[in-house]
Amino acid sequence: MAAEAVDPPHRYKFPLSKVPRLPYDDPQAQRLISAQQPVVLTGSGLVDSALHWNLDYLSDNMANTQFTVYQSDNYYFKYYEARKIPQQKDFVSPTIQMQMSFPEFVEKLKEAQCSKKHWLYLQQPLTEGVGDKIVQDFVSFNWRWISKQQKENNWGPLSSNLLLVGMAGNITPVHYDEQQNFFAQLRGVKRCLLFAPDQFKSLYPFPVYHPHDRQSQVNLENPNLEKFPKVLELKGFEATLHPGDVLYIPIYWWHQIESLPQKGVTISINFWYKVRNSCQQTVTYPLAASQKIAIMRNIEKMVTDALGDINEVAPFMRTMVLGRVD
Ligand SMILES: C[C@@H](CC(=O)O)C(=O)C(=O)O
Ligand SMILES: [Zn+2]
Repeated sequence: MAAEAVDPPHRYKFPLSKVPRLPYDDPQAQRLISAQQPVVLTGSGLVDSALHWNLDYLSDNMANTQFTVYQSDNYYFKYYEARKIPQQKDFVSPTIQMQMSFPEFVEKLKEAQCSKKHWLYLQQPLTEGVGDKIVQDFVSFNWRWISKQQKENNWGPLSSNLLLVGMAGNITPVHYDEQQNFFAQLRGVKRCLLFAPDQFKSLYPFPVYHPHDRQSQVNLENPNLEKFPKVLELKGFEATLHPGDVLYIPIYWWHQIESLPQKGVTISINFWYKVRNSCQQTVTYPLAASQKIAIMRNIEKMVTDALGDINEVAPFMRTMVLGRVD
């Protein structure tokens, strides 16, 4: 039987180097994690106890839990903070957020795969209320290894494990998170693009008070180069994740994650860790780009609170900067 014609992975307008791929116990892998550099770890066994998860198994063992499912008219799932919508009068939610059982999700998934009219993405923190078999699989994760990572790198507490079940072709557009992330792939194949925090200028993030805070305004597949010309200066990394792979996504690193087309439904679980509050960390100069992002965020929040009107923030910041351009 002829192999399925698989679309070549999308070619972007900027260079992409490969994220290093190393055995999880390789000292070089440890050095990259300590240096807050991305790395794909193989052989960690982190989620081996869940590599058998598929739609049927999850339907059978999560039947009584309600899940958050996003629906999109295209294959993009740009995250938005609902609590910030009232401040942004003209905001239009790019996805519809629904609640449903896992069996209902599987049914809607099958319909969407046939109709090709919309896409679905289940995204739900794994908490109590799941079936006993899921709990057994969960407690059998390689917690010894990941807790050692958390301790050795002085990370804060585990904040959540997000279960992600996506359709082939889904894309979570480029954004950064304020947490350390071990991203584990269970089923299907995901292509991840990553950009260092110092690429901030080329990714044009939304304002902090915007519902799309932490998201880039740029569509990387079809960038508006008039509005966002520095996209052409982007230098990125890419990694392809197969079941069992774990990608370390450092805090403040930009990332775009795609469920490869024609590779079927994807299942992933992330491990998000808060950072310890900065008073416990010694500050060394020159500041890292990630530290400068934290400073920029705090300044934008202070100015927004002080002005009391989000429409005054941009003119205020422009006045402040233009008065000092060298
Ligand atoms: C939700 C995930 C993206 C994806 O898997 O679609 C992500 O951005 C993260 O784990 O930080
Ligand atoms: Zn993310």
